[in-house]
Amino acid sequence: MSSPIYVAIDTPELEKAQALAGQVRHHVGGLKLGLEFFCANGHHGVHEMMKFGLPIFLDLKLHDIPNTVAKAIQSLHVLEPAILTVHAAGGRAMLENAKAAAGAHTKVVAVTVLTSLDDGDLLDTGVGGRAEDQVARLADLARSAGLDGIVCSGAEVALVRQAWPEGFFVVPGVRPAGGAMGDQKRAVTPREALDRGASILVVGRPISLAENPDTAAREIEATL
Ligand SMILES: O=c1ccn([C@@H]2O[C@H](COP(=O)(O)O)[C@@H](O)[C@H]2O)c(=O)[nH]1
Repeated sequence: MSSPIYVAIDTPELEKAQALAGQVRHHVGGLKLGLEFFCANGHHGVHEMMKFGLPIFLDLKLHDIPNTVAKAIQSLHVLEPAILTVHAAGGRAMLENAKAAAGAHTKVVAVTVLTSLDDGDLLDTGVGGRAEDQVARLADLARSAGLDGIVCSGAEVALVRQAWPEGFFVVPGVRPAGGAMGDQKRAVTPREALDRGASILVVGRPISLAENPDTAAREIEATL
């Protein structure tokens, strides 16, 4: 069975991205490419990363009017990503259009509440209450709009998995016990996230900033 770990390749430099993927390729289940990489390297960069033979997760977090998001997703068809993200806050029509525009082999998942936000940050954006309530609301919306799943933190995944047993749950912002949080605010350990119902885990800096990324990936994998 392939590893549930998708390594976040967060660099604008293609050579660094290739070096990291080359180091960890045998201990991860896929490569997650985000805005930093895509803005710098575009389709060419994704094609280069596809050569590693691992599933590609395009974490572009699209959020715009329904027509624009649908057209953007059609422009990504040639890349055939295994997973693609949009923001659930874009609303029902945007989510429905996103799913309809994606290729048959692409899972479209909706980001609910970024793992870098806590209840206070949410309040600053006009959303009162707890992050987990907002995650549950947006998970319901994503499900009823026909998406494949959501992105949420390990703190909420058990709750949403209960309501959506067949959903695909992406959990980023995981940290090995005692690991540096950085800008993440709702982090749990990789093991906790899996036990609570994560389908895949996104791990960035705990691997990419390690002295030996391959060893770091192996050590995390050994805890699962
Ligand atoms: O809510 C979210 C959605 C996406 N991410 C992305 O995951 C990785 C996490 O990187 P770390 O270095 O392990 O913190 C990064 O690419 C984010 O863009 C997220 O963290 N939270």
